[in-house]
Amino acid sequence: SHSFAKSTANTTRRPRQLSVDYYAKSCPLVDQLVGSVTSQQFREAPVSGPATIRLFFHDCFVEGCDASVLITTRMGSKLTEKDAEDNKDLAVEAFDSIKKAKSLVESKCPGVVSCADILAIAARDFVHLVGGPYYQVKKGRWDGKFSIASRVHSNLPRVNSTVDELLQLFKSKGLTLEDLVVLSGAHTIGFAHCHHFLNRLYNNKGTKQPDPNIDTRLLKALKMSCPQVGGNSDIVAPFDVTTPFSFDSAYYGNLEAKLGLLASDQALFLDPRTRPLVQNLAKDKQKFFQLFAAAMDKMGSIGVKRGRRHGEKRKDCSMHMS
Ligand code: HEM
Ligand SMILES: [Ca+2]
Ligand SMILES: [Ca+2]
Repeated sequence: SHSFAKSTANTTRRPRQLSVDYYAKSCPLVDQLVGSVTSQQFREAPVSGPATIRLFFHDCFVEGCDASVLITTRMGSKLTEKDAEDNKDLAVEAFDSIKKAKSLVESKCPGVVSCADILAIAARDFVHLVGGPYYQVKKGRWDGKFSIASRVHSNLPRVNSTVDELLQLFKSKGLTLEDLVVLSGAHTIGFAHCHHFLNRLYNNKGTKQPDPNIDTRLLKALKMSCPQVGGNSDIVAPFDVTTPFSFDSAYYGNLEAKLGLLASDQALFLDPRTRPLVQNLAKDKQKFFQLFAAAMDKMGSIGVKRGRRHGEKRKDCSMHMS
């Protein structure tokens, strides 16, 4: 019957189980250990917050949440994910945070906690440190044995992806339309380099005109920071022009006012399928926080590996074992 078919599909596709108390016996203080590093790192280098949240997203979307994004290319070997074009802007502070957390955890519980779990915990800590929700992180991920630069591009969204393409990509990861809108809310903090939105300012879709869906004052300001040619490639603009350093629902209100930075942000308001949710989240921060916590949990269980057949437990997060 229909319901039978549905339930078997569910059992075969159920992600390997993670649990909040996975390290209860082997490393009961893992959350506190990571927490002491993330809070110090946040005081010393606040950019670690947005950078680590983005690092977690880029890990989970490519080969699942398995710390594949942390592997560095060895001399004479093929490029790893970290060196793929789409990962060039991942800030070094994010990698530093994980490295420091891993070394503290290794000193107390050697060989026990995966880099993938440390990244998931650190991302949660930073969401909370920047003013977002606190939620329990389920653990039990193993680290991946592969990290291949050429696997990155097709598994990440592009700044000019259509809503259809975004929905399709998210669906391929087991995520819904709601997850797409809610997780994009991470852009309530952080910054983007000019090249990601330059076309919107000067030559939208080959028209030689700016994107009509940018507020004129924002357009003017962005053009000042980001000249069409010869600009400084280090210049960045805030995703959320109102509160770039705090985790709130201003991102969604901005979209209603044509203040989105990337085409993919603004598209969530322009598309009639996603607009109602944008409007709801704009006026309900509690709802945003609740849905964001749930969506991070869901994203954190993409492609999870368990056991030696498919995974490893690294000592140094940047190097495979053996
Ligand atoms: C939906 C499609 C998405 C696209 C096209 C996209 C694209 C981008 C781009 C181009 C940047 C700027 C990088 C730079 O110039 O340094 C960025 C930054 C960022 N992204 Fe996304 N992103 C998406 C979804 C997400 C999701 C789902 C998350 C996390 C849940 C996320 C978290 C972040 C954060 C926190 C930053 C700021 C990083 C920083 O300031 O260091 N993004 N994103
Ligand atoms: Ca990965
Ligand atoms: Ca904000």
